[in-house]
Amino acid sequence: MAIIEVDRLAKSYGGRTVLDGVSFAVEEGEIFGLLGPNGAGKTTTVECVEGLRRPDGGRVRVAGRDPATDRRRVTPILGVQLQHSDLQDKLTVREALELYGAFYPHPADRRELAGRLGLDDLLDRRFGTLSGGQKQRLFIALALIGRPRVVVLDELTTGLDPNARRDTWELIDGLRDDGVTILLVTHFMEEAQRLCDRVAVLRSGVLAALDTPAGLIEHARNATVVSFTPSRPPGDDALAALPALRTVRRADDGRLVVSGTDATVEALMSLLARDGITAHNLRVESATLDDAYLDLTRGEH
Ligand SMILES: Nc1ncnc2c1ncn2[C@@H]1O[C@H](COP(=O)(O)OP(=O)(O)OP(=O)(O)O)[C@@H](O)[C@H]1O
Repeated sequence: MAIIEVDRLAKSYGGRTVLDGVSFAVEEGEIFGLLGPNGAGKTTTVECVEGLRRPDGGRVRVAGRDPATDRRRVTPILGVQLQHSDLQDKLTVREALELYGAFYPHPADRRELAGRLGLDDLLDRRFGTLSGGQKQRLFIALALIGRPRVVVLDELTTGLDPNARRDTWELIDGLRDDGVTILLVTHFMEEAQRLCDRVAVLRSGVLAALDTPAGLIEHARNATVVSFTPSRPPGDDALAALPALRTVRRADDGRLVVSGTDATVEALMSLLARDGITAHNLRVESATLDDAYLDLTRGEH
């Protein structure tokens, strides 16, 4: 069942359209990524899901409720980590967890949550003295304190060092195991590829693509590129007949560069074996979500 429904969402600021008919549905238990260049409308979309902004057109539902008009019902099930959050400098980490926990009828165990986010040594530290990464981890903890069914994480790991980023990914994996639905805004393709079941790519306020990471990669212009120096050249006709072939290029140094999909590479290997051709210095490169994303958003910032 879809727990988040976004249907033909439209939003303008001062007459300038920033969302123009965006539709997607997030299934319960799914990790759904929202990608796109700066200014594409990601934050505006999640703010509409959170009920912080009212759409100018279209419909948003969280667990069947309108988050803008039915906040009383939506707030208890929705955890939110805002992109630009702030707390009073004098508040300690412990006080922040207690304060936010008090908003919910059945808050998470504060100690356990602090432990999971590496905050246990920081409980008595004041917010104003925390580093950027420590603040970020606290905001993630605050998003989770109410044991939400749905969590919206806007730029989850921006500002975290590589170790903290990996720890956070493990935390998200743990939430997935608990059946929590996650809407994740990110600029990190590795993060999206690692965590998301499906991703939507926004471009200038419209949906440019919606698929699994593997599905998007499959559609990258050069999904798989194989290059090698053949012991003798394979026939042009046989190469042209390879399934899902995209390009064939003979480099100046004699290397043959073939791009297509995994099926192209498998057929090429069979062709070489059949014709007794040896592939020297064979290299196979698979496209990443980064490649697919760049294809989809090329020309944008
Ligand atoms: N309150 C506002 N008033 C006017 N324009 C706004 C407002 N909030 C956002 N915008 C504009 O709407 C567009 C979409 O912004 P939004 O923050 O949703 O994009 P984004 O995809 O989240 O970008 P980023 O990756 O930079 O966070 C941008 O051009 C932005 O300048």
